[in-house]
Amino acid sequence: MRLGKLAAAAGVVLDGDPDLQVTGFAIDHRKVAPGTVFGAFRGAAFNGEDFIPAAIAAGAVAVVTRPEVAVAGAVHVADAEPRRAFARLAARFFTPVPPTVVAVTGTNGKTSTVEMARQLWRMAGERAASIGTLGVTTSDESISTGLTTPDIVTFLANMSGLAREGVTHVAYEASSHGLSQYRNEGLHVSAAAFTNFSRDHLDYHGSMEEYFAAKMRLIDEVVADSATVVVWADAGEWAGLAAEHAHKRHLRVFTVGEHGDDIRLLARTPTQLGQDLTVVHEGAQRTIRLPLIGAYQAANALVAAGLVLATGGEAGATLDNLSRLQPVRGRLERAAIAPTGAPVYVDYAHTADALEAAIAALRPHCAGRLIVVFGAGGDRDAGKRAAMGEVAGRGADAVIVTDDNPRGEDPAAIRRAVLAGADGAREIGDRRAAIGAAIAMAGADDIVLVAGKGHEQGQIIGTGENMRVLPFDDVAVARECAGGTQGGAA
Ligand SMILES: CC(=O)N[C@H]1[C@@H](OP(=O)(O)OP(=O)(O)OC[C@H]2O[C@@H](n3ccc(=O)[nH]c3=O)[C@H](O)[C@@H]2O)O[C@H](CO)[C@@H](O)[C@@H]1O[C@H](C)C(=O)N[C@@H](C)C(=O)N[C@H](CCC(=O)O)C(=O)O
Ligand SMILES: Nc1ncnc2c1ncn2[C@@H]1O[C@H](COP(=O)(O)OP(=O)(O)OP(=O)(O)O)[C@@H](O)[C@H]1O
Ligand SMILES: N[C@H](CCC[C@H](N)C(=O)O)C(=O)O
Ligand SMILES: [Mg+2]
Repeated sequence: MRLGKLAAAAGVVLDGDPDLQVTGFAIDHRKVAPGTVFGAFRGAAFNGEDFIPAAIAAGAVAVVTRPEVAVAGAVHVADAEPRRAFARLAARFFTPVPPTVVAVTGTNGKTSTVEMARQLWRMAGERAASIGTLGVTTSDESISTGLTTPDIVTFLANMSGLAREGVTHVAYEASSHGLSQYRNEGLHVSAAAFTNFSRDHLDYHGSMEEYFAAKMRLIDEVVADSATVVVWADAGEWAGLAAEHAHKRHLRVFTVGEHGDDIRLLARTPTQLGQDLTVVHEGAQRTIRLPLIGAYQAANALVAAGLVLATGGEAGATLDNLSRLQPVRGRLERAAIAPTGAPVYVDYAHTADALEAAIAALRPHCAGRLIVVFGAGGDRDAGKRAAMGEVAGRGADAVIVTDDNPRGEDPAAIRRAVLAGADGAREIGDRRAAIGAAIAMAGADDIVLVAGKGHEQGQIIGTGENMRVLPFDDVAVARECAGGTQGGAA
């Protein structure tokens, strides 16, 4: 493909040879081959601009970078927002793309919602995929990417790879990091969803305002002019603010929840293995037998249905299909049954809000004590730690604070910060021992919740060159500690 054609289609100003042949895109100089367009960006750990000469030596034909940066020996595509310009150019290169693409943002519930949208599309007979923390999930395989939002080149290459395999519908997770680094841009996004907003990632974003603004880029800039924005209307003031962002662009707003206009949740009744939801859509009332427990899973399922309806799904079938949703890996997953009969649940709650939601989800199913095991990640927002301790202390009957990816920090110091909020909690640093202790103390009527790692497969210890990932899987460890009894689907 010729550079001039890509630039014209992307609306990017080109001051250089338009006839240059482009063979690929890279943001890491080590991935540059002859004919590559190199994106040189300033990052958190490195300045990509330092690698421009090396990229050109490796064959880069053009470099997308800030106007004031020197580029010798290749076309300089100059833009004050080089990550965005690069995304736009690359999006013209990685074609075809699936015709229906939707994105989900919010502090919690992104992974669950994209996965549920994928399942609903699939039940409707579409070739569908989801992209997010669990990797790229198609009907028959799941490939892990390691990050919620892969880098922009991987993201676009994945999208076009899926389209070539015949996938027509994709739901992707738009994390705040991904949005602020333009890691998922350039596609025609037909609908977006906003799930909720609470404290997380302030180590990166600095303040709640900046964190929210990063999320709002999805609505302000990423979605198409014709897009619908699905808003979980029960997310307090943040829901109203998200809707305002959509109104500013004259986008259609589709609200879901007890305060929702498009899918109104009238009642939610927990049943033994799930819950009954009474909803009203377009004047018709219906009851959905959702096979998943917890208010938060109901919220995610209804938002997912909203995305499917917003992109042309048939209402009756879509709402009926909610009763056939499969559990999402590591989200209130029933991992094991303790020898006494107490179920052990694994959940990915790693914010105070999420921990509160996970505890609330299990409470109606618990006749005895709710025992919670959790920790907090190192080199991540430290301000959420005491708040997580507080929520657990208040909501659970017994709390064990343990380690969860200490990374470059002292694990004991992280535990102390969590324990500061949790009166009477026990401290067991070793995660396996902590899970074992919780299971050993669980009586027949009790429930054990192991929170924070969900689907994760390792414990991350150390940082930089000293980083090691020790294999660790909460579900597998819970099963081992419980004596190998499986929990089955929740
Ligand atoms: C802080 C952060 O988000 N960093 C991400 C970001 O890195 P960066 O742009 O700051 O990159 P950098 O490492 O400083 O390097 C700058 C530039 O120089 C280039 N470079 C660098 C070294 C070199 O030898 N050659 C070279 O060309 C790099 O490719 C890059 O373009 O972009 C990279 C790829 O696009 C990511 O891999 C990297 O994620 C790091 C590993 C990370 O841990 N990110 C976490 C915090 C994250 O993003 N998490 C969210 C989930 C949050 C949630 O859902 O709760 C996610 O979306 O995954
Ligand atoms: N709608 C919701 N409201 C409150 N808490 C939720 C909601 N959905 C999920 N959670 C909690 O957040 C955890 C993570 O859910 P999920 O993986 O779907 O979110 P995410 O937004 O993708 O998270 P991440 O930012 O880490 O990628 C769940 O295990 C649960 O504890
Ligand atoms: N996507 C989240 C995952 C956190 C999960 C938890 N296990 C931790 O390591 O803090 C993050 O990067 O903050
Ligand atoms: Mg996620």
